[in-house]
Amino acid sequence: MSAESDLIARLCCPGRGVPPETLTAVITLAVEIAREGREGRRVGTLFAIGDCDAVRKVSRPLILDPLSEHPCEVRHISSNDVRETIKELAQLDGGFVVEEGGTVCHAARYFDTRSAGVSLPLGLGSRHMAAASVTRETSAVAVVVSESAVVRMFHGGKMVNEITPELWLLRRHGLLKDEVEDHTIVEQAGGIAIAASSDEQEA
Ligand SMILES: Nc1ncnc2c1ncn2[C@@H]1O[C@H](COP(=O)(O)OP(=O)(O)OP(=O)(O)O)[C@@H](O)[C@H]1O
Repeated sequence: MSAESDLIARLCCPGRGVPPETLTAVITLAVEIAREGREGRRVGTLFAIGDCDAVRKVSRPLILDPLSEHPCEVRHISSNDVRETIKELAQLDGGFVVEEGGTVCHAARYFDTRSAGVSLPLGLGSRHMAAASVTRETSAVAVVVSESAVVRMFHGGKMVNEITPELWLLRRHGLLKDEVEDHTIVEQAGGIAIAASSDEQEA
């Protein structure tokens, strides 16, 4: 198992609420946004996945929500129409709230940010601080697309992974052997504070 699939398995272990399929779908979309941008511009955004009721309490809409009035069945992240819509909406300020099952609930959402108790590498800005904060205040996992085309994952108020989009895609297409590790991923995975104990994983 690669360090990255190992991390996803640990973040998604029973009791944490975010199935690996949903997290993988969000990361894949995040990687596409990081690589493609939109209309010739780099685009950054933020996804908060899981624990939606709690996430709603620590966030607010920045505009009338373009997703909320649509039925759940047409808002699933596996739909190409939804993925293209998200790529378009990612140009707006704010981020997305994604329910555990993969339904995208809200777009253009501002996340209340508290710096107390979060751990963030120096040099990252307010989008990353918001991701760290929402994962400290709730049990959501956050995925950030940086305008610098890096994808970062947060949980428990900490950054837990940094994904280089090209390496992620090579792995997904089987063009990179698992033993060829992304060093950042290995370092971050080794240091994550939320790693489940083997007891928890077996539960
Ligand atoms: N609390 C927040 N909730 C949701 N979105 C936010 C929040 N704070 C900032 N953002 C979004 O992040 C954008 C970029 O902010 P900033 O440059 O400070 O973040 P950053 O972490 O450096 O991200 P990037 O690496 O993409 O530049 C803002 O224009 C806004 O759209």
